Formats: sequence, C-alpha cells, structure tokens
Amino acid sequence: MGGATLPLVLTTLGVLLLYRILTRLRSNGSVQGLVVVITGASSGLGKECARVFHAAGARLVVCGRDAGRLQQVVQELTASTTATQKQTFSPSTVIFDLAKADTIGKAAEEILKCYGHVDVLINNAGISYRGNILDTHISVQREVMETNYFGPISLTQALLPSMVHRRSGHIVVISSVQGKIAIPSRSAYAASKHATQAFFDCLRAEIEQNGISVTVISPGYIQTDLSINAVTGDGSKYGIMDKATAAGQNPRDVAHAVLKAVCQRSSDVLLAGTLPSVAVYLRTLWPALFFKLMSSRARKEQKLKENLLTFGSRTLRRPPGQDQT
Ligand SMILES: NC(=O)C1=CN([C@@H]2O[C@H](COP(=O)(O)OP(=O)(O)OC[C@H]3O[C@@H](n4cnc5c(N)ncnc54)[C@H](OP(=O)(O)O)[C@@H]3O)[C@@H](O)[C@H]2O)C=CC1
Ligand SMILES: CCCCCCCCCCCCCCCC(=O)OCC(=O)COP(=O)(O)O
Repeated sequence: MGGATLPLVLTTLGVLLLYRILTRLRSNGSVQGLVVVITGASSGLGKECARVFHAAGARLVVCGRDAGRLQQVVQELTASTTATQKQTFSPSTVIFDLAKADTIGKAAEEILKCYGHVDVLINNAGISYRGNILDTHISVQREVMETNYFGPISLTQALLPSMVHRRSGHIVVISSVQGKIAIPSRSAYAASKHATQAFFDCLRAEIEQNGISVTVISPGYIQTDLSINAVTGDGSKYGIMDKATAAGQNPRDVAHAVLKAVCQRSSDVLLAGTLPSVAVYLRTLWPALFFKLMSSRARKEQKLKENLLTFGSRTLRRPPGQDQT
C-alpha cells in the first residue's frame, strides 16, 4: 500500500498538469462584434469591464440605475481610441433598478431591442452590507438579496429563452469569495453570493445541452466604491472606504481576467490572494478550524466596535453604532 502511494500521487499530479496545459491551449475565443450586456457599468468593476470589452471590439449594452453616470461612461468610451486595430462600437444604455422585480421584464425587452440578441450577459451589479445580524432589520436582508440575487437571476431568466432559441449564449456572474465562504458582519452579502453561486451552478448543468455557457467569477477585495456604497443594519449607507477594499486588486486587472474567462468559457474562476484562497479550501477540508477562526474574528470586531464607541466617538464621522471594519 505504502509503495503504491508515491506513483499514485505523481500520476494524479501529472494528470492535473496535463489538464491545466490543455485548458490553457483550448482555443481562445474573441469578443469582437459580440453583443455584451454589462449590469452595474456606471462604476467600479462594471465600468472597467465596459472599457476592456469595448476595447476588445464588443458591441456593448451598459446598464445601471443612473442615466447621467451611464452616459458619462458612454461618452468616455466613444472618445477613447484603442491601442489595438480592433473595430469598436458605440455602446447602448438601458436604465433599470435590479431591486425592482417588476421592471426587469421590460428591461430585458429593451436590451434585446438594441441588437436583436445577446451573446454575453455579465451580471456584475451588486451592493454589499456591514452589520451584525442582531442589529439588522429583515428588510435590509431582503434588499441585498433583491439586488444581488433576485435581480440578476430574473434578468438571466428573462434573456435565456432568446439564447436557447439561438442555441448560443454565455451567462457570466460576478460573485465573490464570499459566495464560497461566509465571514462575520456580512450575513446579507455572503448569503446573496452563496445563493448566486448555487443558482448559476444549477443553471450551468441544465443549460449546457442548449449550447450556453455559464461562468461564475469570485473575486477577493477590489479597489472600488463597494464598501462606501454598502448598506448597514438600519438601511443607511455605510459610507466608508475600508482598508481591505482600498488595498484590493486593481479593477482593471480583474476586468481583464473577466475578459479572459469569457474568451475561454471558464466555468468557475476564483480571483483572490493566498489567504482568501486558503480560507476557501479550509472551509471544505477543515470546517471546524474555519468556524473557530471566524468566531475569533467576530469577537475581535465586536471588541473594536466597543472600543471605538467608548474612546473614539469624537473621531467618528458617522453616528455611533454604524461603524464597522
Ligand atoms: N469591490 C470588491 O471588493 C468586490 C466586489 N465584488 C462584486 O463586484 C460587483 C461590482 O461591484 P463594485 O464595482 O465593486 O462596486 P460599486 O459599488 O463600485 O459598483 C456597483 C455597481 O452596481 C450597480 N448597482 C447597485 N445596485 C443596483 C441596483 N439596485 N440596480 C442596478 N444597478 C445597481 C451600481 O450602479 P448605480 O450607479 O446605479 O449605483 C454600480 O454600477 C458586485 O457584484 C460586487 O459584489 C466581488 C468581490 C469583491
Ligand atoms: C491554518 C492556516 C489558516 C489560514 C486561513 C485563515 C483564514 C482567514 C480568513 C480570510 C477571510 C478572507 C475574506 C475575504 C473576503 C473577500 O475577499 O471578499 C470579497 C468581497 O466581496 C468584498 O466585499 P466586502 O463588502 O466584504 O468588502
């Protein structure tokens, strides 16, 4: 038994290496001329995706809630010149709120009217949350779920029949490391991302036979306004740029990784540093240790919050009770 272990391990590693090489060699597609829909294109990662996919020659439909901000993105893109010789197209815009379920069907119709079909849907828009479950109103849990889960799945379901009809299409969703692990102070956000991962994993299995690919992308922290725009337990805006967010990945690098995942039709992509990646494996392989580490993290956060309330209230810009890191 002992003598067979080494050859077994080496063979497994060899097969894994071969698989990786073959995956890399797999024909690299292009998005030139493809109709690509991006939600949440008015800022952060969505805006960077718009820049990167536009430069790669995609015919964009950019979506968001704020017509003015989206128009700025369009102007910036049309004014930009690409270093490559690719033909570029002026983006279309569709304005709607993902948290308002009754507007999504109409938005999907508007999206389809732009070019008659969709090749790639990038479900990027989302909001985060900061708070303890004990202090969080249930309406906040619902609000985050509407934006991050029900909105994207409704849009996906509304656009799918046209993709199935053409036997062609690609659904992408920007989830998070927090779709794979749950950390304290993020119940609403982590739950919405776990639900997202599960829905799109089910969809991938069901829809492959119709010629449609599904890609779930799970980034770690990215330098965007996500923490500033996050909601707290009482529904107010968190309004703080967290250290972890400010020190996160460059959104442009993440957008290039999204383009690569689309071109390679990858199924599941984790875009995170060593610690979050280790945490993801630890959650599966040694859950008891992971849970202990998370409890300790929650206790530290609670202590920090109490200390801030006791000693630092004069330095706080926000009202006490809403500050968390
Ligand atoms: N930044 C990070 O550390 C990480 C982010 N992510 C994910 O990346 C995605 C993009 O977030 P990011 O760019 O970081 O954050 P931003 O806050 O910069 O951007 C969020 C985008 O989502 C849009 N949006 C928010 N709520 C709604 C809504 N109800 N209806 C329509 N659009 C809405 C916003 O549009 P509007 O102009 O209308 O507000 C905005 O364009 C999210 O899904 C997030 O979970 C994943 C991992 C890490
Ligand atoms: C025996 C060795 C143990 C080493 C494992 C230590 C586990 C450390 C925990 C690390 C937690 C990482 C959390 C990463 C969270 C993240 O990247 O989230 C991405 C986001 O979506 C950010 O959104 P947010 O609103 O939270 O800013």
